[in-house]
Order: sequence, then structure tokens, then C-alpha cells
Amino acid sequence: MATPAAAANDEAARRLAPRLKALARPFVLLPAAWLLLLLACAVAAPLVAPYDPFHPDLKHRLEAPNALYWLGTDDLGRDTLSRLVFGARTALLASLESVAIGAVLGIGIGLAAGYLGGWLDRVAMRLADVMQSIPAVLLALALIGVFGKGLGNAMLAVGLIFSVSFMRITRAVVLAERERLYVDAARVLGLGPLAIMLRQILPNVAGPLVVQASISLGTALLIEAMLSFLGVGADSTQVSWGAMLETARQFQSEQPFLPVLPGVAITLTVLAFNLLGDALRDSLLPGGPRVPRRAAAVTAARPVADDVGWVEALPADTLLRIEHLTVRLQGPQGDAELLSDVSLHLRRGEVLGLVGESGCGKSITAAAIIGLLPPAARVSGGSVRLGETELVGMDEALARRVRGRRIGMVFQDAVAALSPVHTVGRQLIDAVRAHGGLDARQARARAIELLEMVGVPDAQRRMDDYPHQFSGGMAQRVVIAGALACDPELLIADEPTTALDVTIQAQVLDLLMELRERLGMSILLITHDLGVVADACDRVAVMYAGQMVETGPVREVLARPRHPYTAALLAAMPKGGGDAAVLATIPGRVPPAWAWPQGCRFHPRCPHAGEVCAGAAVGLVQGVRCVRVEGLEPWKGERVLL
Ligand SMILES: Nc1ncnc2c1ncn2[C@@H]1O[C@H](COP(=O)(O)OP(=O)(O)OP(=O)(O)O)[C@@H](O)[C@H]1O
Repeated sequence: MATPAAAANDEAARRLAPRLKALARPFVLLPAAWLLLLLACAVAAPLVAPYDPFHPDLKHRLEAPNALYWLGTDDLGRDTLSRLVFGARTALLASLESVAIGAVLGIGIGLAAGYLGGWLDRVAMRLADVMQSIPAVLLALALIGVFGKGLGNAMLAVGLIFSVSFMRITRAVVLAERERLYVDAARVLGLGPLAIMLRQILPNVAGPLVVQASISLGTALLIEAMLSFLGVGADSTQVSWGAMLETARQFQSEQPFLPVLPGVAITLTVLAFNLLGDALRDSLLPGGPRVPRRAAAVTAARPVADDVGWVEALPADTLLRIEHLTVRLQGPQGDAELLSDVSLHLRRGEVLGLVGESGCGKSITAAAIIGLLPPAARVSGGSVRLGETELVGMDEALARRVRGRRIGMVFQDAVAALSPVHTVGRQLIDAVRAHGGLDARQARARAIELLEMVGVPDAQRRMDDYPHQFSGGMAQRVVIAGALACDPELLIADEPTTALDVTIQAQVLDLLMELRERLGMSILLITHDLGVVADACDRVAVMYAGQMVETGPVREVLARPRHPYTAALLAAMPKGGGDAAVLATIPGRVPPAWAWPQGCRFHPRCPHAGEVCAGAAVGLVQGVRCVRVEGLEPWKGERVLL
């Protein structure tokens, strides 16, 4: 039977095959052959050309093709074939020069503008708008006026013009790419912006840039010919197809054949670059779906006080403590409070389950802990402490030291959390080296050790495999290995098993528990699944509509839920062996953050709600946020998990 890796290889080969086929069409092969021929002529021009392209032979001026001069001669009797061959060298060199200038400048600025945003982005975009509002040839002529005449300066001007398109394309793809999970994962590992831009994002956005470069080469060649035709490009010491056309224009009445060959050479070459660019676009840019961004999770230490003064005495070995954390978002719907006064703590070596329906604020809590909130959100109150370190308001340098080194993060979609264009080994080595200390050989050994630790068979060989060659469960093991690279004290696992099938879910969960035992780290486990909480967690915190509504030891909370929301979540769990038709659902849905209800936020959906519930805001008292808690027995009749 095929192994998952072999199946993944077959799948990759199956997906690659149509792309290679697309590249093997005549519309691709013919232009590629023409460009290769030109390249060979350009490189070996002195060997290929039958004559010196500058040598005049006035006895044979303006001749048609003949046995001596196969493609005829110009007004000074110079050999047209030799001039075409040397002209190819000028054309290719000039095009490469301008495209290289445009690419280096444009990609650099585009990466920084797209990834960092802010004033740099605004200034770059305004400059680009101004430059693109002027026709390219006019702008080139204006810049040549500034730099001076000559082919080098002309192509520098063209390069500057090209940098605008490279910048726009890079910025656009980086804006999309920076939202992808593997970029979040790299930030969580503590990689700096430069390393993320150059080593993570750039290889992943190379496709559109290669296409742009290919199309720009054709345009550059055309502009070079045009500028040389106008007399501001190549001078008399260089051979240029554009300058040959200008000569042909003057002597066309005496020798009509003169403009044909430089014209054909320019047309064919520009066409070849464009056709090749189109083919590359078809094969490199399949337009696959983008993976939506997901945020991360947190933990805290020390006594946690609720909003009515009840204080839970926190044990001395508390690692993470979150106190009165409030996060606000300035969104299109106005100002919203994504988290309201969230407090929780996590001891060393403890596993805390953070549960709640989608949209309750679990991921935002995690994102606040590692300082990776969405751009429009900010912490407006409260604190998050890891040991003695305050994480709220930490600067980027401290954040990078904390992420990856003290806090590791595991995401739901493991394959999306890995960069598709790098081998798994390279990504693990990057994670190991993100915080310095190890040379390349030691980092590789450590990466293999990590893969072995998380149970990836044949670790040494699998270092050279790409993420798509791993099954979902194995990819999740790789992500866990990356999160463990720097021995974090806290591991945040945001629904680490949701995307996996049931058997693999259990294996990954077992692995996390085993690693907790072996490494003594704390785990904040974000999940929808109370079954996972029952299996893996010591304590549980239940969130609803941006608030903590119940918290306590798993055995107590699941056996005797005190908040009606916790009881409703339990009732909504599938009951093994029972009649599926009796599965309870919670009426309604979690409201959006800008429409949290007054009073108890759960009251519109609560079967026990009374008038008092819609009144004043409800505080967390002795681990539960419900004004009617004394009079209710919401667990009665519910299935007990433990
Ligand atoms: N980037 C964002 N921009 C605007 N609002 C956001 C953003 N991320 C989350 N929210 C809002 O914050 C609230 C909490 O979302 P969060 O993602 O933390 O929920 P969750 O409990 O983790 O859900 P899920 O289980 O689906 O991940 C929701 O109302 C959500 O719409």
C-alpha cells in the first residue's frame, strides 16, 4: 500500500504535470529557442559575426544580400549580419541592466511597503502614482536629461521606471502573503522582519515577479531601441538595433531592404519575451485559494482578581497570568470590545483548555498574549505577564525574544503554517537558529532530534522533504517540532487537532501530553471540543462573547457546570452510543463583537434568563459569571463526562 509520503509525491507530480505540459507547447518552445539563439549570439558575438561590425567597406555600401555579405551592408558598407549579432548583445545587456535595476529597487521597496505598511507604504504609493501618471518614454527622456545621454544612463532611467511596476506587484502580493499562516508562524518563532521578508515571503512571491521580469525584458528592449533610434541611447561606439533602424530610415529609398532585419529582430524578441512571460504566468500562477489568517493564544501567572473583588490566590509556580485584559477594535462597524476584562492563569506544567463557540474571543486572547493582534485591534487595559515579564506593550525586540523562545505556537492548519517552497528541514533549522547560539551543523542535528522527538519516522531523510509531502498528522508533528525548537515554557495550541481525522487527533493529543510530561512546559489548548478538554486538560476556562464565563478544574466544571452556557456546550456534545436525534443545540448564535448584549451577554440565548439578566453587567464571582447561579442547577440531567 502507498505510504502517505509516496501518495503526497504522486499528488505533487500529478499537479506539476499539467504545468510542465503547458510549458512544452510550440508557443513556448519557439520563443525560448529564439531567445536561446540570441543569447548564444550575444555571448559568442566575436566568433559568430563574419566581420568586424564597425569596419567600413565603402566599395560595397548599401548592398542587398549577396555571397560576400549574406544580409547586405549599410551606408558605410558595414556588414548587416555582424551588426545584428553585436546588436543582440547590446539589446540583451541593456534590457537585463534596466530590469535588474527595476527589480532590485522595486522588490526591495515593495517588500518593505507591503510588510511594514505605515508611512513608508504611503510615501512609496504616492511616488508611484506620480511616476505612473507620466508616459514612460517622456519620463525616460526627462531622466536622461538629468543623468546625461548614453546607453547606461538611458537604461538606468528605464530601470527606475520599471521599479514602479515591480514595487506595485510586490506590495500587492506581500499584502496577501503576510496574512498567511506560515508568516504568522515565522513571527511566533521570533524571526525578525528582515528575515521574514527575505527568507519567508520573497521565495513565496517569486512566481509573479519572474513573470513581470520576463515581460519587462521585452519592454526594456523596445525602449532601448526607441531611445537609440532617437539618438539618446547607444552612441557610435555601440551597435544597436534601434540605431540601425535610424540609419535605415535615412537610406531606405536607396536600399529598401535595410530596415527589414533590425525591425524583424526587435519584433521577434519582444514577442518572444511576452509569450514566455504569458506561459510562465499560466504555469507559475495557478491562482490557488489563500488560507485565511488565524490568530494565536496565551497564558499568565500570580493572583487573578475578578471584577467584583474576588481574588483567587495563585500558586507560586504560576507561569502565565492575564488580569483584566481588554482588547478593542476600530473596525468598519465602529469601536468594538473584542475582549472584556479577561482574567486567567496557568501554572508551570499545567494544561488549560480555553473553550467556547466560534467568535467568542479565544484566538484574540492568544494573539494578545504573543503580541500579534490584528492591525486595527489594541490592548486597552489589563496585563499579561509571563513569569515576571509584562507582555502588554512590549516592544518588537522583546516580543521577538519572547515568541519562539519562551512561547511556542501550534496552529490548526499545519500545512498552511509551513512555507510551501522550503524543505521541512530548512524551516526547522531556521526556527532553531532564530535565537542564535548554534552553527549550521549543530542546528541540523537539533532539527533532526526535534523531528525524532515528535515521532516523525526516518527523520534524517524527511528533512529534505517539502510540506506537501507530509500527511496532515505528520505536518502537525513538524509544526509542533518547530514550536519546540527553543524549549518554550508555554505552548499555545490553537485547535491543533481540528483539521485531523479522529485517530490522528488522538495521536497528536497524546504527543502533546507526552511532551508536556517530558519537557515540563505549560499548554494553553484552544478548542471547541469538550471531549478534548476532558482528555487532556487540568483546568478549563469557558469564554462567551469576549468574556470568561466560567473557570475551574476540569473535573468540577464538566461534572457540575454552573454557568448555563457551559451546561449548554456540554449538552450540545455528541453522546456516544446514544440517539443522535436527541443532540441539543444552543438556540441563536454568538453575536458579533460590536453587538454584545447589555447585562449578561448570554441572556438572549439562555433558557434560565430572567429580567435581572438584561440589566447591569455581570461580574465573574468565584469562577462563574451568572447572577442567577445560586438558584440554578444547570448541570441537572446533563451527561457527565468524567
Ligand atoms: N482580524 C479581525 N478583525 C476584526 N474582527 C475580528 C478579527 N479577528 C477576530 N475578530 C472578531 O473578534 C471576535 C472574537 O474572534 P476570535 O477569532 O478570537 O474567536 P474564536 O473564539 O477564536 O473563534 P474561532 O474558534 O472561530 O477561532 C469575533 O467577534 C470576531 O469577529
